[in-house]
Amino acid sequence: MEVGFLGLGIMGKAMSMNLLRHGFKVTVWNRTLSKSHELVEHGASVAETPAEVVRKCKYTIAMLSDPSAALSVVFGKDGILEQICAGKSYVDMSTVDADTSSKISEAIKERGGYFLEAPVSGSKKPAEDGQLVILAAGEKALYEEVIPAFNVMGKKSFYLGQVGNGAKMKLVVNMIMGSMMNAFSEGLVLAGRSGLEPSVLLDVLDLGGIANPMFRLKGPTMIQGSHSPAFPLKHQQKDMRLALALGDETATSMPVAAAANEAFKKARSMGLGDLDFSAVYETVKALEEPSRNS
Ligand SMILES: NC(=O)C1=CN([C@@H]2O[C@H](COP(=O)(O)OP(=O)(O)OC[C@H]3O[C@@H](n4cnc5c(N)ncnc54)[C@H](OP(=O)(O)O)[C@@H]3O)[C@@H](O)[C@H]2O)C=CC1
Ligand SMILES: O=CCCC(=O)O
Repeated sequence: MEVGFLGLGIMGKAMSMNLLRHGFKVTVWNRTLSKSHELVEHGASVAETPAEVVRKCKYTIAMLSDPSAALSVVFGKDGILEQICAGKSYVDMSTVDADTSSKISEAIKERGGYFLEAPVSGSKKPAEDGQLVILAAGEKALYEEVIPAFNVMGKKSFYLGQVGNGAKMKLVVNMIMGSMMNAFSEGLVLAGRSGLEPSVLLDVLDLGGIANPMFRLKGPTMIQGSHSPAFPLKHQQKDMRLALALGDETATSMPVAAAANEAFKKARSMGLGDLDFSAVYETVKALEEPSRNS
């Protein structure tokens, strides 16, 4: 199977590498050309524009940072729309909101093409290991056609119905994850300031009912103050923002998520946006330690 791949960031690079490793013929494009070099060493071809990828490949996959990037690659100069036509398909795996996905879907369908949104749960390591959870929605026939590629990139794929449902599911999941990360950060700081050993807190958490892979994976590096980016904090804040907008649309009160969003915004204002989203811990640590008498 020949596929195009747009966006070779942390996730796109790992996902396209997996496709290559499993015998797919892959043509890549990235705004910053240098990020394609390693893929080329592993057998990928490079295209100069998104339109060229679509011209060459029946199936094009994208993994881009945010709604504005997703829209510009479709609607911009040399974008997807210039070549999409009957018989061509576009699968956007970026995390965006339902409106962005619907705009893209409509434009592609108008030109006779097929569209699937397919955001993913799971981060850098699951992407490298082909263990993502894929949340697809849109053209069912296309979903079935691209299952071989999903099976290489992920451990489980869900088909969620109409376009928008994949985006919404992804935003709900990441809203929960971002809120959890804030509660976890506050707990680690609270433990330390109460004279407890944060590493012992990790052991206690891991044996109880709220044990989870995120605490297990991130806890030890957070305590060390190391936040090498697997999931960049700026993207987590984008997801909180989009999830809160979904809450506005559906009149869902989300005070916990709103507070978490504020913490991620603060972290961005401190210049931590390119670090892992666990760096929100630094914003909690940075708040002045209360005096002993207060
Ligand atoms: N990292 C993670 O753990 C996960 C991320 N996601 C989601 O996947 C998507 C990608 O994330 P990730 O790989 O971490 O992000 P990165 O920041 O590492 O990569 C972002 C990609 O988008 C490209 N891009 C950004 N702006 C534009 C633009 N205006 N036009 C064209 N290309 C653009 C970048 O190109 P360039 O190299 O030129 O900057 C790069 O290829 C995001 O939507 C994120 O929320 C989903 C699950 C997990
Ligand atoms: O969108 C990013 C999700 C990261 C994860 O699921 O660990």
